[in-house]
Amino acid sequence: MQFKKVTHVIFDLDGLLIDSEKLYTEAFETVCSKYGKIFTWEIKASLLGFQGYECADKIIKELNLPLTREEFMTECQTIYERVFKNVELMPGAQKLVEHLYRKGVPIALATSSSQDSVDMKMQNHKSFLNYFHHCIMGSSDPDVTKGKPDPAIFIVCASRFPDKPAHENCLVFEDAINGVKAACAANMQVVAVPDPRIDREQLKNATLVLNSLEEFQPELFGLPNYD
Ligand SMILES: O=c1[nH]cc([C@@H]2O[C@H](COP(=O)(O)O)[C@@H](O)[C@H]2O)c(=O)[nH]1
Ligand SMILES: [Mg+2]
Repeated sequence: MQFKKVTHVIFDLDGLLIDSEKLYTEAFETVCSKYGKIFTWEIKASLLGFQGYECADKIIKELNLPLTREEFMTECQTIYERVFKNVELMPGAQKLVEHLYRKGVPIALATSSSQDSVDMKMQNHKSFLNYFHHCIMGSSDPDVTKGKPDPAIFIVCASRFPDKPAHENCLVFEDAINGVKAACAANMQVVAVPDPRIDREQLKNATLVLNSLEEFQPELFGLPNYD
């Protein structure tokens, strides 16, 4: 086998299982343009995987916005409440997650978002959350001391499986450069499914890079294959 066998799987949420990054982009673009600023893809790519307040701080600093962190986040929140009602699952997400669940593979979520943000984004996908043994929400969890690229979120996530798997037995799925770095720092294998605009050079430490979750072959990591 080309890759090491794993027993547990940890999924990122935004941009990986749900198509929410374009909605965050829409909100950030709208707020920035109100102040005559352009929210660029370069800034966006550097934010992927950050917690909400970290995104706010970085955007304010990069674009010199005349707003406090709280003001920026409040303006974004109004837009989120409108746009996140309609967030969709990414192609292949339902099939892969349901497959692993049905085969008894322990799976969990590790998102930088807060509990409120997850509730809002998953309001139309509540049953999808039931597949996961637990969900670590970095912005609401006191044990997650730092956002990705710090490995804290994945280390905490692994430790909350009842059988506490070794890190090398966990496989992470991520869309963000910061998430890939965090998983590597946690000594976990990581499958990257990035936005096609992301520079592949920045993902060179990923175990595997795919264009879509639909391409994933579980047996390559010793997981049960699709029937
Ligand atoms: O309160 C927030 N949560 C999450 C994000 C966004 O969500 C992503 C992190 O979530 P995840 O770890 O699930 O990818 C970030 O890339 C960022 O775009 C955000 O802006 N604000
Ligand atoms: Mg993500």
